[in-house]
Amino acid sequence: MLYVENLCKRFDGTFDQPLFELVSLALAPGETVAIMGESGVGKSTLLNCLAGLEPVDGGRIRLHDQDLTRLGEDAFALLRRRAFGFVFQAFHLLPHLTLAQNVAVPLWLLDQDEALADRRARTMLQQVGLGARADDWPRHLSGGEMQRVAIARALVHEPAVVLCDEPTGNLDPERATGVLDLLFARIRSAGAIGILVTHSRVAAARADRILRLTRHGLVADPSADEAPRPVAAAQE
Ligand SMILES: Nc1ncnc2c1ncn2[C@@H]1O[C@H](COP(=O)(O)OP(=O)(O)OP(=O)(O)O)[C@@H](O)[C@H]1O
Repeated sequence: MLYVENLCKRFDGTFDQPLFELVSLALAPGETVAIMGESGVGKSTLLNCLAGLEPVDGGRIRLHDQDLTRLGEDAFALLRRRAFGFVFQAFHLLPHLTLAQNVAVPLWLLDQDEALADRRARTMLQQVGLGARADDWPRHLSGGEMQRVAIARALVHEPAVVLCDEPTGNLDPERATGVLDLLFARIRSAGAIGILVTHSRVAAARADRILRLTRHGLVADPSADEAPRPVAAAQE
């Protein structure tokens, strides 16, 4: 389980006014949540806080009974490599590595045997429909294909939590739909916890729950039952 309890974040120069406070959330393995909210409310910052990339100013984050907010920077960095996967709007593939090597990077960082890492990376690429391209280069891929590789990379080390920040923001609606289906299918079949930050109602509707981040916490999204708009129109 991932428990987030009364998380509070301030940045210097904000006159002690928190960016957000009282952010609480509980997620079981295999569960997914979409977090929406106004631009600048702190959605990306919240993901960074959950992954230990930003310090928090109050509250707790517990993952499998471990209090992450008590971990030092080095210990959190180790845990991040093991327990977190990331999918960003910009795909962040390394251009000088093949697709299989890109997907294997999280395993290399965990000191996994190179041959085993290669096998696991190729299996993951098959699962995202790019098995035949394993030895190809990122520059030969479309945006949607690059994001498929990023999804494979995010899941290859079987993380407990997958954090996704506007993963289809750079894709046209048709590609976005395929990538979203794949992302949620892979997160669920891996039994991972998925947290998606997005402005797209179509993307958010794929998650089990939609929450809205406000300055005073996460609230149920009042318009969650509305018919979704097309991806392109829903994105800012
Ligand atoms: N390191 C930092 N120092 C000071 N302020 C910061 C820092 N990082 C982010 N901010 C501010 O915190 C606020 C929240 O930013 P964040 O990117 O988390 O918002 P968001 O909800 O994800 O926005 P968007 O939907 O536009 O992507 C913004 O006003 C931003 O300028």
